[in-house]
Formats: sequence, C-alpha cells, structure tokens
Amino acid sequence: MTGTPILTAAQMREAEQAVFASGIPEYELMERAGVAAAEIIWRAGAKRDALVLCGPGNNGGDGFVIARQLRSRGVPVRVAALGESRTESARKARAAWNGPVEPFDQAGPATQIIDALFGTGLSRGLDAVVAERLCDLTGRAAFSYAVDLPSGVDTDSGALLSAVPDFGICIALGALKPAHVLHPAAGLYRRLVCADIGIATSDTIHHLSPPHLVRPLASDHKYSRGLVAVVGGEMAGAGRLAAHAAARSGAGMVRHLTSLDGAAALDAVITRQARGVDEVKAYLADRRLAAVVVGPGLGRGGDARDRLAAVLPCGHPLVLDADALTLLGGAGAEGIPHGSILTPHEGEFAALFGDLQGSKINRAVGAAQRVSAVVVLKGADSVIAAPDGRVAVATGASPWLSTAGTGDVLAGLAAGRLAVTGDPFRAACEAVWLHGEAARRAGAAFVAGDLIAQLPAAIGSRL
Ligand SMILES: NC(=O)C1=CN([C@@H]2O[C@H](COP(=O)(O)OP(=O)(O)OC[C@H]3O[C@@H](n4cnc5c(N)ncnc54)[C@H](O)[C@@H]3O)[C@@H](O)[C@H]2O)[C@H](O)CC1
Ligand SMILES: [K+]
Repeated sequence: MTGTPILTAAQMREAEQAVFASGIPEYELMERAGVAAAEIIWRAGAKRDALVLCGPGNNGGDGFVIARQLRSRGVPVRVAALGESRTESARKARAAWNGPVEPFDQAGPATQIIDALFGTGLSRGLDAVVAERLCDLTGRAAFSYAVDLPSGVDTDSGALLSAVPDFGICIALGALKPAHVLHPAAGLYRRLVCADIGIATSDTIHHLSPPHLVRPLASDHKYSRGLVAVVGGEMAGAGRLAAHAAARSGAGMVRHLTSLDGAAALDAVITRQARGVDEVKAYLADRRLAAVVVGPGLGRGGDARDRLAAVLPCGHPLVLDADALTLLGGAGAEGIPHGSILTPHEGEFAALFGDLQGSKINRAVGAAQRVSAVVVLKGADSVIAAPDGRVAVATGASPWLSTAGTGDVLAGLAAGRLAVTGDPFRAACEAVWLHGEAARRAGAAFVAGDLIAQLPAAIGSRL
C-alpha cells in the first residue's frame, strides 16, 4: 500500500518550503528537477532533436535546465518561451541556458517536444491559441514529455482546464500529484515516472502498490483462515460471484446465503438456503464469522431491507456493496457500522454522499470520515480512503473490467481479505490491487468468472 506519495499543489509548496527552510535554495531544487528530467528524456529519446517549451514560472525554469542538460549531451535542442520568466529561479535558469530563445507562437516542429509551460502553478485554462499550438506540436512529434504535469490539467482534481494533448512520458517532480492518478488527466500519458528531487513527503496519500501477502500457517484451519458469509437475496448470480471470489481470496471458508430455491444444489460447498430473515440471523450468530458481505444479489424489495437490517447490527466486520448501498442511500448512512468497507461506484456514492464536493480523493476521504468506514470509490481510477485520512489511489485498471459482475467479484474479494487481515484499509487495498492484477492476467474480453479464476495466481504472485 505504501506506494509513491501523492501531494496536492499546496502540500507540494509546503514540502518545498521545508526544503528551503533547511537551507537548500529554490534554484538548487530546480537544478535537481531539470537534471532528473533530462536523464529520463535522454534515456528515452537519445540524440533526437528536441524543442523545449518554457512557460513563465518555475515549470518553465525546469525547462531551461533540461535544455541545458540535453545540449551538454550533444542533443540538438531548441527552446521556445511563452513570454518572460517571472520568477528569480526561472530567470537564473534562462540565463544559464545562455542560448537562443524562440517566441512560442513561432516555434516550428521537432522530433521531441518537452512541455515545460505550466505545472502546479496553473490557475486557469491555457489561452486557446496556446493550447492549440501545444496540441499541434506534440501531435506532430515522435516523442513527447510533460514536465511535472501536462500543461492545462488541474493539479488537485485531474480535470482538464483547456485542451490538453497526450504525452508519451509524464515526469512527476518530487512526488505524484492527484492529477497523475485521477482521470481524465491520468489518461493523458502512456508512462508515468516520478523523479526524486529530495523532497520529504507526507505519508497519507499514496499510489496503490503491489501488496505483500502471507501464506497460511501449518497450524491454520478453515476457520482460523477466516469464515466469510455472503448475504444474498433473490438474485443468486451476483451473490454467487461474490461468494466464489471470497472463496479464492485466501479466506478459509465461505457461506453464500440465498433465498433462491434450488440454488444450494449449484454449489453445495458454498451455498446455503436462507429463505427468511430468521434463517439469515441464525447464520450470522456464528461467532466464527470473520467477515460478512451484503449487497451483491440482495435485491431492493422489502425482504432485502429486512436482510440488510439483520446484517448491519450483526457485529462482524462488514463489506457493503451494490444493493446494500442503494438501500442505505435512501435510509441514511448513519446505520453503517464503524470499520466497515464500502465499495460504491460513482452512482451509489452520489446516493449516499452526493453533497460532498472536491476531487475524487477529497470526496472519498470526506465520506470515509463521515461514516468512520473505509470507502472504495471505484472507477478507472479507484480511490481507497480511510477515516484517518490515509488514501491509496489505484490506476491502470483494465478497460475490460467494464463488464457485468466485476463489482460483485471485488466485494467478495474485499470480504475475503478482510477475513484474512482483520484490517479494513489494508483489506480494501489488497482487494483492489488483486482485482486489477486478476484482470491483467485475464487479458481481453473476459467475464467475471474468468476474473475469479485468475485470483489464485494473482495472490501467488505477491507471496
Ligand atoms: N517550487 C519549487 O521549488 C520547484 C518547483 N518546480 C517546478 O515549478 C512548478 C511550479 O512552478 P510555479 O511557478 O508555481 O507555476 P508554473 O510554472 O506552473 O506556472 C505558473 C505561472 O504561470 C502563470 N499562469 C498560471 N496559469 C496560467 C495560464 N492559464 N496562462 C498563462 N499564465 C498562467 C502564473 O501566474 C505563474 O506565473 C512545478 O510544477 C515544477 O515544475 C521544480 O520542479 C522543483 C522546484
Ligand atoms: K508542464
């Protein structure tokens, strides 16, 4: 879970100020940034001709340092500037470049385009003519790089403030920012590299990284590895997917409680018929339960409400998904037990927390703090937020996950990891990463069942 840190623009400035307070001048940081970025560009593009586009602020200053570094390696490099450099460090970098500077609006194409126009200081969209020229130059280039951020993205939300082109490599400086992991900005580059420039970063928000999982002990048995109950309803298919995912999550045993007649015959090992709420309550009275997931296949009628009402006070660690979230959206989130895991998509999230504003990260943290539970706000970029402010953001999800049942699989997987770890934030991070890894292994055009089949290999890859 402790992947590359993610800092907002304000947190980045705060971290930079701490470096300056330690006696390292701003220009030293700019030199470090430029040298690190130039090394990445050199490795990717070698001596292909390059055009560095420099903006008026310190992002532009980075650009002048990069140009000087590339020139010293024999790269045929040109610089085009968008007006004068407005900061002392940027002026110093421009003077050190000590070469010709073309006006941005007259700059011709190049094999490599390096975007050092704007970074974390962007306060509004680029002028249309500037944005258009940036898109044209990068569109005609064989290699394109964004210095710190693609110019035109909102640092903290990942929104696009003006037209922004695609880039081959985005070179984050010092730390990731939310725009590096939140869509649509996160979809603008093929490769993301974070250059370490010696900035100490906060330890609350991270890019989700591969988890370290553990094997069962020789002394373990099916109950010590974790018993999971899936409280389904009339739609046995979704509950069955969640149950099979939990069964291949590393947990010791799974019970799928469904009201559907004859479903038990399908999976005798897993499925139990629980027609009425009293039968559900009887199963939930089993103190050996380590996690309960409710939602997949639950339904939204009166019986579903009764089943949900039986689950919420059961005292076992909970995963709330799908119909359970929709039902809670109407009834109010106050009934959610602390320490649960919620796995809403944007629609279910809006039903529960539609009043929350800000970036996807802000909204997920706000929701987690409101209900004192871990919230997994799913999407192409899934945000996992804990009530204490810890956040992990997952990127690179396979687009093939947009198929029926993958949410049921994630819910069952989260319950299984919760049964194994007993830690909601860790379980949610592991489940999201394993879900993504299973999708990568499943390849193309898979269905939810194929995803489940890949879980043992995904887990095995992290032991
Ligand atoms: N601060 C440091 O120690 C380091 C920062 N690094 C780099 O610096 C940028 C952030 O620099 P900053 O000067 O704050 O902002 P920008 O360079 O992004 O540019 C802001 C600059 O442009 C003006 N401006 C804002 N929006 C627009 C617009 N739409 N059109 C025109 N002009 C605009 C604004 O007024 C400012 O003057 C960071 O991303 C890093 O790249 C170093 O990496 C490390 C040291
Ligand atoms: K940039």
